[in-house]
Amino acid sequence: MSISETYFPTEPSAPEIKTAIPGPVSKAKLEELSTVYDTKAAYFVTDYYNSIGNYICDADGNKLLDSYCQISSIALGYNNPELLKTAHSDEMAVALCNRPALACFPSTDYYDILKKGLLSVAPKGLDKVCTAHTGSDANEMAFKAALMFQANKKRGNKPFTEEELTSVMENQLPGTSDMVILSFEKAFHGRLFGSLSTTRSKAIHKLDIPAFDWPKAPFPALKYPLDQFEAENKAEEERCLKALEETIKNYPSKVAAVIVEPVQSEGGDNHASPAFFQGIREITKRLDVIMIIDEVQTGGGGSGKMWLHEHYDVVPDIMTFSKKMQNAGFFFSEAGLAGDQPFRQFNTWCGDPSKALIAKTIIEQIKEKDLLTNAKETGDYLYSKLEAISTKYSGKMLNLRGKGRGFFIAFDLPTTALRNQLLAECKVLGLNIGGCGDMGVRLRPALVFGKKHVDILASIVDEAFGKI
Ligand SMILES: O=C(O)CCC(=O)C(=O)O
Ligand SMILES: NCCCC(=O)O
Repeated sequence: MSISETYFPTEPSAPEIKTAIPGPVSKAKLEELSTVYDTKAAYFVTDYYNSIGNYICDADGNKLLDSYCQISSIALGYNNPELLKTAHSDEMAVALCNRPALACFPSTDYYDILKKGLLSVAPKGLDKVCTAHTGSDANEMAFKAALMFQANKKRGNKPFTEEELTSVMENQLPGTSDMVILSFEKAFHGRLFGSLSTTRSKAIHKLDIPAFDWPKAPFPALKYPLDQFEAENKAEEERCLKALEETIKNYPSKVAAVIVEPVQSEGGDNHASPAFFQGIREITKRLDVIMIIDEVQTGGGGSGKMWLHEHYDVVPDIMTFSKKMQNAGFFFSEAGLAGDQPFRQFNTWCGDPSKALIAKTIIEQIKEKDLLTNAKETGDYLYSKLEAISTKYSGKMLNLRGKGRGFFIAFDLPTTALRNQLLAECKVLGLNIGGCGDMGVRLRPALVFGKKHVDILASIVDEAFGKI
């Protein structure tokens, strides 16, 4: 029996499309909702009661195979029975009805929940965790951790001066900081005030919002197929690493941390080689800069490893997570990254035990059902199917990438208009699929996606290319 059959005996065997998408019920509900809630980004209204496994069901009863999964956030498929069991447990009821201010009043079972859950999959070298609320929040907490750590080091771990204590209340130096966080071109690290300054994927995310004047470095633009452009790609990565090093060295103030996604996702599914990430690690170590790896989108097993950077043999100082884990936060190495005093890295909730319980169940299921192997093997199969389609539509399906990276597969179309047309055609044929960057199509199925789902996806993508 396949993994999806074990979990979801009633999962549809194929997409079922009865109406246009959005259909009449979706449209009516969107109109109603739009009177009180912004619906401008809505594709359709979802019936989460009837969505099951790898199929998302809309308000009109259309059932689409889902390879987008709430922007890469559904790990175990819709209405997974093991998650429902956790949802109905006594532990969950207590966690939900008594939401704690965790840093002040941690619960009797929080250590166990973290130990058996998130910490059991902590990446190599990072054995402590700080829990947060969203990916942006996790990244901003990681920035604060790095900034406070570097500032403490600079003042020799001495107490704050009177001048620091007074100037900070006026938002002035030296109590505030002129240290900076460096990110890469086309990066996406979130939309809050600090994280947005490190996000560089699309102008629309950033317009009208005050920003920190923080530095950036170029991210490699690799050419595909990789085996035909080895020398060019190596030179491109070296160019980017050189620019990174020069920026850190020449920037007028101290670069406290560099943040990087192991695959730039929202910015276009831009991949780089292990050597590039090893190069960042070498430079940041040598120049005393904290390295933060943002696994918000890439983490949680979709790459065939729990964390995508494990493909690169790199140990950062901090790694952030959210999305598929359903619980956000960051893992870290140095105890000093937790802050030197209480109430510095702090908010009322500091996480949420109900989310930590869900993360624990997701992790237990990943282990029990060996879902990393499924992502690796099914991902390889998916890549081979798409490779055949890219040969058939060689002028239209470009830059197929993500070989050996499980489900983290993407390709481009020649224009944004054609890309959008392809996404729309796929929906009409029963496949929910996502775009990224200007011309990219990204695949982000759940970890329970199997070969039979790949066959359906490939035949829909093939047919959709035939129509555009
Ligand atoms: O656009 C957003 O805020 C969420 C995005 C995200 O992580 C993505 O689209 O990859
Ligand atoms: N970053 C936006 C993701 C939403 C979408 O394009 O589907």
